[in-house]
Amino acid sequence: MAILSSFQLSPVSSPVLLLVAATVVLSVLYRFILYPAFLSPLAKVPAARWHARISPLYSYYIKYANIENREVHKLHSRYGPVVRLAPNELSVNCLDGLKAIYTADFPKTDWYHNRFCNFETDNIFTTKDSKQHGQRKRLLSHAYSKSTILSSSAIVSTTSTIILDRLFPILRSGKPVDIHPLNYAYSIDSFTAFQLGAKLGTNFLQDAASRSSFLYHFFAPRPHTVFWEVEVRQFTAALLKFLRIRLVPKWCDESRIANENYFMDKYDQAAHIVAAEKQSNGDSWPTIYATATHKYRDGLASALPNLKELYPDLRNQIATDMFDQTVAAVETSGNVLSFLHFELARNQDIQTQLRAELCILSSVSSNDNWLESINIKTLDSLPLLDAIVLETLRLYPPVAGNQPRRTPTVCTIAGYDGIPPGVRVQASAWSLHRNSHVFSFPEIWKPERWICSDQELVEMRKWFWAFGSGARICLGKNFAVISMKMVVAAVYTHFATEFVGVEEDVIPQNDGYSGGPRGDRVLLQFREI
Ligand code: HEM
Repeated sequence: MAILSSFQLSPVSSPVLLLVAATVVLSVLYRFILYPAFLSPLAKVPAARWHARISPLYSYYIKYANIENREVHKLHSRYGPVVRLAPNELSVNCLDGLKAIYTADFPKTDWYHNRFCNFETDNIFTTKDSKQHGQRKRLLSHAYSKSTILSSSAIVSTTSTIILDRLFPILRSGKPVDIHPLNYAYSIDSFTAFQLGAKLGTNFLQDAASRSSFLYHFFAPRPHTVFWEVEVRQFTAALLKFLRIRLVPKWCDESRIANENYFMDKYDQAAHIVAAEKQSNGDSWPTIYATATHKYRDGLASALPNLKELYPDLRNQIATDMFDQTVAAVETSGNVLSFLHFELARNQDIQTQLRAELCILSSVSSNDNWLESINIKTLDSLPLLDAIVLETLRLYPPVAGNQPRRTPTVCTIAGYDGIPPGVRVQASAWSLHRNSHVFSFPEIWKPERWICSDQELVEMRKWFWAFGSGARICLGKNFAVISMKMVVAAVYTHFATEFVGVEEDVIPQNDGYSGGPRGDRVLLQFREI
């Protein structure tokens, strides 16, 4: 009793406690409801839902349910170019917004590290700090420049071999072909031949077992990881640490490691070739790996001494970029090619026009290895082929989802002043490419829209965002475009295609940051001409 009575409140202390409690409640109300909903500079921005002003649940929900691109696009159609998705998150869909965020090079968020870090080491894609990123990217920029790519005889010869010796025999089988996994295989084979040389490059077109294993380890974990490990990683990690509850199954980590190990073995072999300096190897020279080795090592030694502490482990530093660029090449180009084949197969008139255009190349050379003897610059400048690639990238952007950045200081975004630092801001190609004022009938695949007056072209190009923009623009875009054009030109010169699958297997495109055909299958009948 004595103990209990000592806890009873004295008449003096109870009003004080009440006052303290009221202050706490009011502060919480102010901090979490009043300020974000009505007083913050973000309060002027239309909110996706009434509760999005005070809670991130809506934003989490659309990411978790994998409906973000479509939902955000609907919101922009309804509320205009800037929408608030959460108390601290904005989506923009206008050129002013792109300029404010991407041309100004706002830093990336943890999102990239959470999703694309390999070998536990950050790479060009995941580096947050703008200065460090710029220094690192510059080391490889020349190797990927358009002039380097268009003048590389190694790219032409290795890619020709891949197409003619590995892909064509499969297409000649006479049976319907699911071209989708083959597009992934072609993309990785052609890219790694450039990166690591023809001998060390993958041969996933012919080696179906290695292909399936890689694609399984690459895609199977995704439904478990993209939300829990990327969007709410701290929460997921805390649960595991304190309560030993795994939201992401262990096999997902093992899958990532299996693919990393598969490629690390190749990188170690490439390192030997580079160490022996046998550049006379021609097609076997690991062009990108060698550039990275020399530039990163030189960067350490002299040119960029301030990078010293960033590169404690050169092997992993090179590997993380090589692996990141490989996975960047596989999924993006693979998905574009699948949608492109699908559209050409169901638009026979455009397929015929393309074939007529491609005759220009065949007349240059009619031998079996015609692809090797064509002029790659002529191939690159064919107007309809270019329009077909652009239009597929527009309607089915492989990186369709939002590209998050963080406001570094108080700033103005698309007419909204005083946006504080630390706000997640982003745009998506999915929405930008569906602006009906710029792209008439945006849901329709119309390559001819790109063959138009210069004025229209300039406007469309401003909104074309398949490769992003600003300092973080895609590093591999020149390689990607040329490698896609080569295979499309080769296939449609030699084959006619017909779609024999189920449309629902292909469209609508999967939602998410990157998205391929809905059912992961694009069934075509190839008829040799
Ligand atoms: C059709 C093919 C491709 C498309 C549509 C594409 C698209 C993109 C986009 C939109 C970004 C910016 C993403 C963001 O900031 O969230 C990006 C970045 C990047 N891409 Fe690609 N990509 C393609 C192929 C490739 C290839 C073949 C490589 C191989 C080198 C590559 C390497 C990279 C790298 C390293 C970055 C990061 C650049 C940086 O942060 O500075 N991509 N890509």
